[in-house]
Amino acid sequence: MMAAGSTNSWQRKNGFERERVPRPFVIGVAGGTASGKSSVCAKIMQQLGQDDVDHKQRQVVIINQDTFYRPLTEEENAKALKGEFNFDHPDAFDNDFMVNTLKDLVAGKEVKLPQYNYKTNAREEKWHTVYPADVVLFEGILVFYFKELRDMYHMKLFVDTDPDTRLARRVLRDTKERGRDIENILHQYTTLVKPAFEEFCLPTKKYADVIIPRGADNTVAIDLIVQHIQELLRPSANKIGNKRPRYNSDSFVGRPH
Ligand SMILES: Nc1ncnc2c1ncn2[C@@H]1O[C@H](COP(=O)(O)OP(=O)(O)O)[C@@H](O)[C@H]1O
Ligand SMILES: O=c1ccn([C@@H]2O[C@H](COP(=O)(O)O)[C@@H](O)[C@H]2O)c(=O)[nH]1
Repeated sequence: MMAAGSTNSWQRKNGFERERVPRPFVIGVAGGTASGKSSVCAKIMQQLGQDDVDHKQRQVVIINQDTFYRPLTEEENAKALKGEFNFDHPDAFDNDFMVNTLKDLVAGKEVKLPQYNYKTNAREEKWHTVYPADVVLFEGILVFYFKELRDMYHMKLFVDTDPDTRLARRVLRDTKERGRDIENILHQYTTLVKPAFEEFCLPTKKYADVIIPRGADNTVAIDLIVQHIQELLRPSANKIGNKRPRYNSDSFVGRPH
C-alpha cells in the first residue's frame, strides 16, 4: 500500500508529481487602469471570509503594484504634476524592490511596505508590516510584464474591462480620490496611459489563466475563482491518493496562525 502523499511510478510518469499546493499560493491580477483589479481582489478576499480578520492573522493579503513606484527626481516630479510623467511604463517601477518583496513573501517572511500617495506621486514615510499569508494577491497594470514576477505566480487573472468604461471610472476616481483635474487626467490618459496600455499591458493578457470580463461585476467568474482557491487550500486536497473533499462554501481552510 502506498503512503498518503507519496507518488508511484505511474503517477510520476503521468505528471502527478506535485504533492503539495504551494504556500503561499500567489495570484497575479493584471489589467488596465481602473479595470477593477482592486475591486476583484477585495471581493476574493471578502468571499474567503478574510475581511473582518485582523491584518496580523489574515490568510489572504493583497499587494498593490503601485506600492513599488520608484522615487522621482525633482525634474520628473515637475513633469508628474503636469500629467507628463509616464507612470504606465515599466521603468517607472523599482523592480528590485518588487521582486525581492514577492520573493520574501513566497519564503514566508514578513515584509515592510510603504503606502503610495497619488497626490504627491511618492511613497509615504511611514511603512507598515505585511505578515506571511496562505494566499498572496499581487495586483497592478504591469504585474505580468516582468518575467521574474510572472514565474512566481501560481494563478494569473486578467481583468478585462472596456476602455471607455475604464476611462470614465478613472476620471471619477482621480478627481475624487487622487486630487487631479479633468484636463490633467485626459492629457495624461491620451498621451501616456492609453499608448502604454497598448504597448505594455494588453500584450501580457496572453499569460492569463483566467480572463475576467467586466471586473468585479462578474460574480460568476469570481465565485469560480474563490471555489478553486478554497479547494486548493483544503489540507486533504494536498495529498495524492486522497479523494477530493466535498466543497463547503462556508469556510476558508488555510494554515492556522
Ligand atoms: N463594477 C463597477 N461599477 C462601478 N464602479 C466600479 C466598478 N468596479 C470598480 N469601480 C470603480 O472604478 C474605480 C477603479 O476600480 P478599481 O477596482 O480601483 O480598479 P483598478 O484597481 O483596476 O484601478 C474605483 O473608483 C471603483 O470604485
Ligand atoms: O503617481 C501616480 C502613480 C500612478 N498613476 C496612475 O495610476 C495607474 C495605476 O493604478 P490603477 O489603480 O491600476 O489605475 C497608472 O495608470 C498610472 O497612470 C498616476 O497617475 N500617478
